[in-house]
Amino acid sequence: MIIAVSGTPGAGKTTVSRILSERLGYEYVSIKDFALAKGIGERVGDEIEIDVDELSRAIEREFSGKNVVIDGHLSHLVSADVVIVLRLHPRIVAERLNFRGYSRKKLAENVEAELVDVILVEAIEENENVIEVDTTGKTPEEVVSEILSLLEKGVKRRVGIVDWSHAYDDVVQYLMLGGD
Ligand SMILES: Nc1ncnc2c1ncn2[C@@H]1O[C@H](COP(=O)(O)OP(=O)(O)OP(=O)(O)O)[C@@H](O)[C@H]1O
Repeated sequence: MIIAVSGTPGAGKTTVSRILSERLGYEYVSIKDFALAKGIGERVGDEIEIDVDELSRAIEREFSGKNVVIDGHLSHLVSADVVIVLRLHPRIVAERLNFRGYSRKKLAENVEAELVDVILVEAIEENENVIEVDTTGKTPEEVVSEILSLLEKGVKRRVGIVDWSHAYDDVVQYLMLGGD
């Protein structure tokens, strides 16, 4: 089974994917490292541009029929048996990315994306089986236990569990709202 773990930067994808893969005995795959190893990603400045169709084909070739947890904010765009979308209150996204030293623009883009569900919407457009998990106030172990419990119960789709519209006032200071 291919489990993709996606979410806004800072939501905890890598932390959760590593624990999840250990608990399940699945291989852990960083989508960025995989893409670069296959010559799919191209470094443009400090960003990596990845052809998603090529990446999706390579993932299918390499992992079809295998048990893997694929970690990365593009993983919801490749075909997976289930996509886990990690959600995190936008204010905490801002705090984590601020701590990492993200530029004001990059921070605003990502806080905005979390606020309006960008990854979730993209995941639903690409995959039928999408499970959203709110990680706010939970330890990574608690998040993994929640994922495992949902998978064990056979839940294939659980979306629409968070609404960050009430968080707008909390994060408006970080937003650029289309300006520079
Ligand atoms: N549930 C959690 N509770 C508290 N801190 C967490 C939690 N999950 C992750 N963190 C911390 O938040 C930071 C970001 O986590 P992580 O690198 O796993 O996020 P990510 O979504 O993979 O980010 P990126 O997309 O940039 O790779 C790390 O410092 C990590 O230790």
